[in-house]
Formats: sequence, C-alpha cells, structure tokens
Amino acid sequence: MKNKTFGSTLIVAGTTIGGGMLAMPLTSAGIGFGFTMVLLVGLWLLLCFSALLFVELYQTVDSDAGIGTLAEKYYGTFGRVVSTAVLIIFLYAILSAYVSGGSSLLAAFLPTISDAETTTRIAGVLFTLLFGVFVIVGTTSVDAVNRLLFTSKILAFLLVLVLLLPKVSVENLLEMPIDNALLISASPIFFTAFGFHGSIPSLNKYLDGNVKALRISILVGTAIPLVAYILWQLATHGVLSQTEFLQILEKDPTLNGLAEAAAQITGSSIIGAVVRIFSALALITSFLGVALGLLEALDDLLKRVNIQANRATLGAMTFIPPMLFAFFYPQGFIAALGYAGQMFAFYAIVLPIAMVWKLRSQYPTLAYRVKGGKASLLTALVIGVFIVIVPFLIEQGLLPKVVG
Ligand SMILES: N[C@@H](Cc1ccccc1)C(=O)O
Repeated sequence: MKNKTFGSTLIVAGTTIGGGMLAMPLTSAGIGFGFTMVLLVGLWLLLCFSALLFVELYQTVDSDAGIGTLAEKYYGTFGRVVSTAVLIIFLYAILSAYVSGGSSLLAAFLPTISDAETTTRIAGVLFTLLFGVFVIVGTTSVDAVNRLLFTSKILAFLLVLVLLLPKVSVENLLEMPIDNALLISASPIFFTAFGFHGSIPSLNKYLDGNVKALRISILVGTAIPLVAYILWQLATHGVLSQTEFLQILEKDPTLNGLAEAAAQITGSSIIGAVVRIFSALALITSFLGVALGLLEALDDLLKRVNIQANRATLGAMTFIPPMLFAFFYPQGFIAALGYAGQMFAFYAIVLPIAMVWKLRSQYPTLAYRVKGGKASLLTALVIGVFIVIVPFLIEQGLLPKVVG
C-alpha cells in the first residue's frame, strides 16, 4: 500500500468520526454555536495533545508494543493489568455498540428470516463477518477499504452540507446558551467524539515506529474531524433556532428527529436518506479502527503470557464476544457504555500523562517531546479528571441534563 502516512491519517479520522458526531448537535442544542465552538476547539486540543503523548512514549519501546506493554514498562505489572483491563473492556463495549447499530442497519436490507429478531441477529453476524475480515487480514487491508469508505463518508457529508448551509441564518448562530452550565454538561459527549486512541498502537506498528509519520497522522487525522464537527454544528445550529431545536428534542431526541427536522426545513426529501447513509459509513469506519485496536490489544496481552495466537484466533476473540453481547445481553454493554467516558479518559488521558511524567525523568534527551512541559501535563490531567466527574454531577442534580 502506497503512502501509509496518508492511510493512517484516514484511519485516525475514520475512527474518530463516529456515533459521537451524530449525538453532538442534540447535546449542544441549548448552548448556541459560539460556545459550542469553544468546546470543540478546547477538546480537540486536549485529545490531540494526549494522542501525541503516545508518540513520545513510543520512542522508548518496540514498534509492535501495545498499551499494556507501555504501561508495564513504566508502572510494572499493576500498570499492565489495570490498563489492559480498562482498554479491552472499553473497546469491547463500543464494538458491541457498533455491531448492534450495524445489525439494525443491515437488517433493513434483508428479507425477514423467520422473525425480526432472528433477522437482526443474522444481520449482525453478516455485518461483523463482512467488515471483520479486513481487520483480521491486517492493517493494510483496513487501510484500503477505509480509504474507499472514508471518501464516501466525506462525499455524503458534503452533500448534507450543500443541502443545509444555504438555509443557515446568522441570527440562529448568534444565540447564547440558555444556561452556561450546559457547556460543562455536554463536555463528556464532545470528549469521546474526539476519541480514537485505542488504535494508536496498531498505527504505530503499521508505520514501523516512524515518529514523524505517526505525528502527522494524528495531527491531520484529528484536524479533519475538528473541521467536520465545526461545519456540522454550523449547519445544524444555523438551520434551527434554539427553540425549534429544543422542541425536536422533546419530540424525538434521536438522529431521526434531527433528520426529520432538517427535511422539513430544507424541504428536501433526500436529506434524511443522505444523513442515514452518512451515519452508516461513520459507524463502519469507526468499527474498523476500534476492532483493529482491540485485536492488537488482545495480541499484546497474549504475547505477554507467551501465547502466539494467529490473526484468525485473535479475530475470533475480537468479534465473538461483541456479537454475543449485542444479541443476548444488550443491557450488559449498555451498562458498560455508561462508563465509556470514564474508561476512555483513563486510558487516553490519565495513563499517557502518568507514563510521560516518568519517561521525561528517565529519558531527558529524546528526539521528540510534546510541547508545554509539566504545566500542560497537569492542566490536561485536571481537565480529563474533571470530565470524568461531570456525569456524576449531572446525576446529583448539580449540573443540567443534556441529551447524548
Ligand atoms: N470517536 C468515536 C468513539 C471512540 C472513542 C474512543 C476510541 C474509539 C472510538 C465516535 O465518535 O464514535
């Protein structure tokens, strides 16, 4: 595959732009466009910074090391166990969510087999097999199919923008938050929307530990979602007034509600279909990146206990649990997803900061070091930990509720 840096950039962007993007406009309905921009840029900085910390860390280990191996290097067996558990549970939970989303999408195109539930289960197996194969074959094949799917996703998105942007009114964009605290309540959703960090080890391996290439992939690969999110918020906030937006939320606080409203306002009958195509592609490209990260996290774990599993076995371990979960115990992964923000914040913010803290005293002269010194490490840590607490504050009634 030619130009792996380009491919890796698209895998970062493809994994990042997923379900989070679809939830964002509903979550920020009461915030107004201006303040939503502040949230977007701030969280992009935070998550891009933490991803670059992994680049710094990878200078000190083999290019095929997983996050567990990194954690063991700096925090011993305890580090390995905690980070592996958190990472794997998180990736299983969101992969289950993607399998379940993918199965209902695909089921709509299949004839009914026996009954609706069986059809959905069969669709889930087909969906997983269809896209899982690329993951099992390897990063090169994920790169190839992701280029195609990501390009289609961007085209669908551009079409949505073409339909919506002419209807944007500046007045809508200038609306202020109905409650400033909503900005904080919305932060966990925006935070995970910039997530892709479980896939960094796979990409580092794919790029043979090339620091510059990984850095570029992360910088450009997260800048693409930032631009897409800004345009998406511009379109949705600009087309709907805050009152209209909040009314939709009361009626149907899902993507369907949003697509419906957009269809009414633009008078376009195809917008609903285009939004749905876009969301299917968002789901598939995220599925690919997350599954790749999970497969290699399992590989890293097995190697540690001296088991050399081939990719087919790793594939079975990656895909069978989410399928079973999605079909037989959906409550289980929904419960796990409830803690997605916390698990994600742990392995994507707290863990790399803790590791880099040690790394900088052990290796003071490494070629690449993320700018900002201790002050930015501490600031990122405080913000990361605070975001973890937000859902609890909402539960306690100390912060207003948002949809997401
Ligand atoms: N950013 C992804 C979610 C995700 C978070 C963390 C890692 C991988 C994926 C989405 O919006 O759907």
